Amino acid sequence: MRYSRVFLIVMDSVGIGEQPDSPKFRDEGANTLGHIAERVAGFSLPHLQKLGLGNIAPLKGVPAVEVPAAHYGKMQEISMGKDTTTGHWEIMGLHVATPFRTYPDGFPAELIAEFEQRIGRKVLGNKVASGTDILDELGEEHMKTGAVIVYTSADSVFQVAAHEDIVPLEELYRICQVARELTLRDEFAVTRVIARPFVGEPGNFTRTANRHDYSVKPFEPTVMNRLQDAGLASIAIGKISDIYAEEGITQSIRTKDNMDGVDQLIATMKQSFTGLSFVNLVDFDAKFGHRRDPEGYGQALMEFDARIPEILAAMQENDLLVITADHGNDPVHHGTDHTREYVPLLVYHKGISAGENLGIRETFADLGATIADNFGVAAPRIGKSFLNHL
Ligand SMILES: O=P(O)(O)O[C@H]1O[C@H](CO)[C@@H](O)[C@H]1O
Ligand SMILES: [Mn+2]
Ligand SMILES: [Mn+2]
Repeated sequence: MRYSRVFLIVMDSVGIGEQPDSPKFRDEGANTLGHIAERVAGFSLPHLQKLGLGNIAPLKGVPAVEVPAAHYGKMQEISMGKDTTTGHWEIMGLHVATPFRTYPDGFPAELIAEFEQRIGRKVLGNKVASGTDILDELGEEHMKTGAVIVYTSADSVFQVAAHEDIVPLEELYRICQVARELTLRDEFAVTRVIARPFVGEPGNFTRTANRHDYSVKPFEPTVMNRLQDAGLASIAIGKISDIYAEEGITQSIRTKDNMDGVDQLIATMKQSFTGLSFVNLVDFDAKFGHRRDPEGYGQALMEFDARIPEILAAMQENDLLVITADHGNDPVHHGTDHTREYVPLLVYHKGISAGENLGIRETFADLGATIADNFGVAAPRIGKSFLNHL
């Protein structure tokens, strides 16, 4: 074992430019980081810059440095999807070759009818929508009638929105469990059911941190299962345990927002364990990427960047820190969905004199393969370890 602890940060949706296959996803020219850097006045990420972020791709305000403090590169997604689940599963060694089923025209009437009957409430919406737009459209009617709002997106998601005062949280979670059960059937297959509670008044609704995701289980063991089986820690922070449906996780820590995610990560750095601590910072995606808010996205990146020194200071001799992402979500791109992009890769440990270029990794799974290699557990089916470069 070269490193006794690996700290993995997924900056949700922080892509770094189009892949050769981006046009297939209607994402020609997408560049989450690149476009934010161009659009946001005074944009700079001094700490990520020192690690070598600007050496991966040209970024306005984040120039390349002569001697990067971390190893750097970018990773390509090979799976047939650009959603969170696909990206995270590929990172941990799974190749999602068949795209998850999506519902561009809403869910089948039979599914909705059975769902309504089981939950004892009617459904509003049942279409592709942005989660905030649909509250503006149907939130008031939901409050008047008690019918729940069901919507989907370009992803394989069955999302149920309800006001916390109209449908108590416990009931919403029960409703989502019904949806989960129904959508495990092949004919209605959905990767994730998501509870989307909100509060506020018509015209002024806000979603709360009580979101809850119910994912299907990964279709084969991930590197995290291997770690767990080997008696190593696999600590999940934020949405991680939802994304892997609690599989291969030894401890799960929920978070409220990005900064809480960083706090919880640093708290695990102060614990004594051997294995993985894995955090997802979802605000980049949920609060800014899908909302097509480059300014807010840029500020969130700068806020994260400002925490890097604290993270580095909490690192011990045998720790490895990896910063990456799961897909893009270019806030100046058409629509409100994710974008097919490379993701940045920064790998830091103490004692690096000059960061090495890890190149363009052929799959996100190179990271999972590296983690498996480091801990001496079975390698995933795909992915090449870059441990020998670290
Ligand atoms: O528009 P909102 O509700 O944020 O939804 C987004 O969040 C979902 C889950 O990440 C994505 O599939 C997309 O639909
Ligand atoms: Mn994501
Ligand atoms: Mn998203």
